[in-house]
Amino acid sequence: MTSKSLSGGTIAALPRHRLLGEFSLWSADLANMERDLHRIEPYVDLHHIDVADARFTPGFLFFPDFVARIAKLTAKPIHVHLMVEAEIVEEQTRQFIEAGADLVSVHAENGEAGLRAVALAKELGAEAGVVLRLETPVAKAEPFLTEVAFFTLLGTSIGVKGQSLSDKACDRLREARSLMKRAGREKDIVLAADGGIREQTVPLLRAAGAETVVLGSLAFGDMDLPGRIAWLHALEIRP
Ligand SMILES: O=C(CO)[C@@H](O)[C@H](O)COP(=O)(O)O
Repeated sequence: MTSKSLSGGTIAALPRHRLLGEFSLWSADLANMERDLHRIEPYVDLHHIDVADARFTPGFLFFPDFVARIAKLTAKPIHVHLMVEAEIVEEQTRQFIEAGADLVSVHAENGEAGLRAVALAKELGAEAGVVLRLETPVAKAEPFLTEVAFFTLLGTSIGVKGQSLSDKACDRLREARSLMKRAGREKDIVLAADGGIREQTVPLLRAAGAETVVLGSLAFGDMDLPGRIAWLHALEIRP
């Protein structure tokens, strides 16, 4: 596989006329990561790498060396989702960008430290995003919206895979889109849905305004990956 070369404008270069597929490497076969990366490479719009500190989240996930290795094996952009406490979010942002992340998303719940991490990501030549836990009011993301290129809403409890989508998820996406509009950033920010991504939920999330979905078992568990991605790309564009 080719080595990737980093360049700015990663998010602006993503197609906006169809739903994007962001592949969560947590859901790959961890014992066969290189094989899985090779299999998904043609279909990936973004790689999604979860980072969890076992304090902000129930569990512990991934680290900079992992990102550095993945960056050598793919030409596709790497999105790191930092699910960590405020006191380490800036340092973690630096470490993951140095390792090869193109886009780092921090939690709005990190407050001022999260805003400083966003500024740092941009200073270091990467792009920045904001994420909300399912239970956090959507308005909490407002101070980030002038600064970020990506806005992710969790549709399940944080840091646990295999869950069903919350009933609140679609309304929250609609609210997020109105906030983006109010901030004058609707066209500049990609709106993402993470968690509970299933065959029956993707069309609902799409209709509610999601422009990308974080694919876990829906992609890695599908024997017909080209067919699954063709299905994803053919879904109606948001009205
Ligand atoms: O963080 C998450 C879910 O919250 C994703 O990154 C997981 O990878 C999703 O896995 P599935 O539940 O879709 O299998």
